[in-house]
Amino acid sequence: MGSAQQVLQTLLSGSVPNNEFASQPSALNATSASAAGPQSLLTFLFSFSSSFHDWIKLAILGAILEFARRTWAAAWAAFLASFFITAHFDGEDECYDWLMVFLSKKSSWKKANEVQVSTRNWSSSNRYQNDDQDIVIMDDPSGDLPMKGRTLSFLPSFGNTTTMFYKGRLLRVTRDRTQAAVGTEYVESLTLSILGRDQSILRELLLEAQTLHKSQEQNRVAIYIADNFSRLNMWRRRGAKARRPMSSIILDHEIKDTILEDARDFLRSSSWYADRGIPFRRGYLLHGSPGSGKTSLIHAIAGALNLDIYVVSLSKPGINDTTLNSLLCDLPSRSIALIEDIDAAFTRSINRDPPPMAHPGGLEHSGDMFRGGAGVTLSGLLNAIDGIYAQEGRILFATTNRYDVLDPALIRPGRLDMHFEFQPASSWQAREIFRCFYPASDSGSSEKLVSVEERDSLATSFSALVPEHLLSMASLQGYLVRYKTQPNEAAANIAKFVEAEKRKQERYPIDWRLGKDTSVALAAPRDS
Ligand SMILES: Nc1ncnc2c1ncn2[C@@H]1O[C@H](COP(=O)(O)OP(=O)(O)OP(=O)(O)O)[C@@H](O)[C@H]1O
Repeated sequence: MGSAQQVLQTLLSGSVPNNEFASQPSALNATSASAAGPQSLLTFLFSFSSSFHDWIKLAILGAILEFARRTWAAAWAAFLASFFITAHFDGEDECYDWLMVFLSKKSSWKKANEVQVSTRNWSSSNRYQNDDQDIVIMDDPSGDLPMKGRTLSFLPSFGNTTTMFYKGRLLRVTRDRTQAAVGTEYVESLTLSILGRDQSILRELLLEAQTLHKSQEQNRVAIYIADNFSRLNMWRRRGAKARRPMSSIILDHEIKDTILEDARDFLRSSSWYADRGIPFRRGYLLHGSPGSGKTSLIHAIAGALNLDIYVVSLSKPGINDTTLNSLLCDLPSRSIALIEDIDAAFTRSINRDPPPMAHPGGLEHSGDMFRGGAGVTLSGLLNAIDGIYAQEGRILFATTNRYDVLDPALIRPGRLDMHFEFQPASSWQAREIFRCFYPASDSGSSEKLVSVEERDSLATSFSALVPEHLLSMASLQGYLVRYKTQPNEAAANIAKFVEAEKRKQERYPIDWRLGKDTSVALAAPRDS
């Protein structure tokens, strides 16, 4: 010990034993020091040979132990692997969600020493944000921890391996979480090892998990959004919405039935398209006034056709030609792709029309149109929609409030085959939304507010006071929500509401045919 201290002191003081060199010129010093250095170090080492040998022995012993540990771990893993079928599941993959639902139903967690307790609903709501509206209560395995509106799920905790049984087979479950390469999010993964050599047991388990997940997803439409941040260019499930009945969309039957039937027919016609060499894709453009039911109709159609919706916003930072293309290529074949506000892509680069430089303040005013931000070009968007790699079998919906600014190449048949205009509420729509809000006492509804005759006569007087195509359906809905249980008051006060809305529109003129602000002509109006 004493000798080790000596060595340390000598090294720290930086002195070289031979002090004679100190008085020599510096060049000589350097040469001599370099020659003397290794020699003096060896002298030191051998002068304390017994402790040096001890250190060497310790180091070798440590290395042997570490080697033995690793070899044992590898051998054990290989041994286990030879008896188990092991499957890995990526947290971003859909089947991860199936398995989490499946595992949350297992009673084994009651006995586990370490579990993750979660109020998150794995079956239908999104994983990163709870949405009360979408919650389907899951079984509480403990049976004694009721939560207000939610129940607790017991799940595998991160970094642990839990053993349980599946159909009499030993099942080892390991759940892990690692920091994503990009961003600050964590990437989850699950590893299942089942005792046995036959893969059919794994398939059975997956099928059971999928069926369970599906049973909880019934009557729901799954929504995926483009996630170009955490793991590049992928669709991320954001949740599932209850299906919206088509009858709840109050629209001209010509619009809603035409789209629904056309889409249904399209899904049945893959061989027809193949025989004629036509790309098996269909696109619909819904344009017109804000709050007129474009998005709601798409949700209702997705529910009616049992399709999921994949939403991409072209104005989202990080979306460019490449990301858009790979996202649209990565769509499942029977799905709805929704490009909301497709006009948002009209940056300077994408619009063929020159920006309205001459207009005083024009560029400023229409800044969201011409200022950069979205990295999608027109050719990139056209390619993504119907390029050589574009996904077949998908239905594309695009919505916009600014039909007039869309490039003709974008909206030509083959890309967006059918165009539908949505207008502010007609009197007929006003009447129908009133009838929807107040189910009559003899309609079988539990809310017994008014009789059919009363309700219908109130609806007629209500709609008579709503001018044609002045108010949006969204604003009428907002008004009626204020009188949820008061149909008489709703009918009595509508005139005041209409007047207030008229005044608002006079003060802030909005013409959705031309854009948000009528003082700026964004492009030459197209005949619609
Ligand atoms: N035709 C309609 N029938 C029933 N409800 C409607 C209708 N139009 C709008 N609504 C209601 O108004 C709200 C907004 O509708 P939605 O988001 O579908 O409008 P939008 O046309 O997509 O609007 P935006 O162009 O601003 O995105 C929803 O809550 C919806 O229930």
